Amino acid sequence: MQGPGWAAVIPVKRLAQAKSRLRGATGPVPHEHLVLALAQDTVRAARACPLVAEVLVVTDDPVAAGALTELGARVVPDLPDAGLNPAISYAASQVSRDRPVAALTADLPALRPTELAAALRATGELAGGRGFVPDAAGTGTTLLAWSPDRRAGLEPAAGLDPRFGPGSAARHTASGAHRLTGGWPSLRRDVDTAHDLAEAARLGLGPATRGCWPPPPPQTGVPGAGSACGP
Ligand SMILES: Nc1nc2c(ncn2[C@@H]2O[C@H](COP(=O)(O)OP(=O)(O)OP(=O)(O)O)[C@@H](O)[C@H]2O)c(=O)[nH]1
Ligand SMILES: C=C(OP(=O)(O)O)C(=O)O
Repeated sequence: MQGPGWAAVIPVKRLAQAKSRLRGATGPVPHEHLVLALAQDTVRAARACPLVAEVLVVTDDPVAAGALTELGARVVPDLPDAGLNPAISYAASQVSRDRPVAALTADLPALRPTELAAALRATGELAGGRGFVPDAAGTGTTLLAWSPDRRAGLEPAAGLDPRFGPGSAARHTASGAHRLTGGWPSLRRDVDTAHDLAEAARLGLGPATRGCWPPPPPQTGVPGAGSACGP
């Protein structure tokens, strides 16, 4: 790794409240298990990316905190009820000043470390040092990355300046971030709905989500029976 490696910030909402549009998608598998699996595969891929030196998960969920710590993430507590962008900014403020920092959503179960590396490398080559990767639909954001320019003297949280949420691609563009247009299908494949999950499965799921999808047939009875899905 040349220079300081990247810090990857991954926000994880409380599992019971997260991914509401996916509720019921995996039949008898508990919703929280599926949401955790998506985050586990995202964290695992970020940890495996050769350009990433540390992964910070920002969450208030104790189960997610435990499971993602086991995968090598550093857990930062959420700011109570502050919402997504303040949570990301707070985690970024815990990163050492000379590190480039990237935020990625915790719903990328097909993520390939090589695609994440390519997007981070592309950000490092940008004049402004700030870029984002649009989600598969093109309107949201899966990755926002900022590589510090020593002359600017910005703190990581200010440099990153996250504007996630519905329609975030337009807000990131309006705030001066460069829209990165590499292929990177696994990095763009966020999962909000059952259809998105099927698309991610077509690309190849990480091991945790693979245990939850496709869901076991209802007649097998017990939730999650026969699968490795869950903490
Ligand atoms: N720490 C933290 N993470 C959040 C918060 N809100 C959203 N996230 C995470 O941000 C990422 C992108 O959020 P969305 O895709 O909108 O996910 P969501 O809000 O769980 O999903 P929906 O209920 O379907 O809208 C996911 O990884 C969420 O877990 C928050 O308030 N705090
Ligand atoms: C948080 C985001 O995801 P979604 O649009 O799925 O809420 C985003 O795209 O910035």
